[in-house]
Amino acid sequence: MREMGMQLLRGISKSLGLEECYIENKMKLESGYSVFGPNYYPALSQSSDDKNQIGQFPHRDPGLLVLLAQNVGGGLQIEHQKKWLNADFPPSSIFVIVADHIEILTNGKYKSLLHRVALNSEVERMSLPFFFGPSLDVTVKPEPEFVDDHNPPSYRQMTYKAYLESNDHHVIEARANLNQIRL
Ligand SMILES: O=C(O)CCC(=O)C(=O)O
Ligand SMILES: [Fe+2]
Repeated sequence: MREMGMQLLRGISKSLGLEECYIENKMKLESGYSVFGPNYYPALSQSSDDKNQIGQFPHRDPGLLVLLAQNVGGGLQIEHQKKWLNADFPPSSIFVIVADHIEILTNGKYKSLLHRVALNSEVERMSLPFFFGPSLDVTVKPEPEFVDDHNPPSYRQMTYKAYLESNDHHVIEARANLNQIRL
């Protein structure tokens, strides 16, 4: 998973006209903080009669990329042009989500993907996201390559650790909110 994330970040660096190792160097990925955060969603028929049940409310994920595997297809929805689209990817594949810290470091050039999970399946579903993030001590901010007179910084700087801890109970978790640091 780590190697896949690293290759994708090299591609993203190149797509921005930067050297291949740009993101991995800035984010100190040799000591990057990455975690698996497994999810279990019951089948609709087992839970209640409500046909619009939510597995996860709309959110964005912290970190650079999330590499998502699942045991059955159906459930993940992504926002595109103000509409919710089903992300129907087969269990044999990995779905890649661009996360908050790519948006912060590129000053909004890449956008963190808004997504949610619906319980729309007849069968239970498990998903396994791999949250691929910077080193905890890295201060992530819009980098100079993405800031100029027409594009002032859109986000406050913060260490990745502080970002993950910015919740009610001040412990590291993957539920931080990009809106808290928008300028
Ligand atoms: O279960 C899914 O398809 C997505 C999970 C997710 O968005 C998350 O755990 O942050
Ligand atoms: Fe997520």
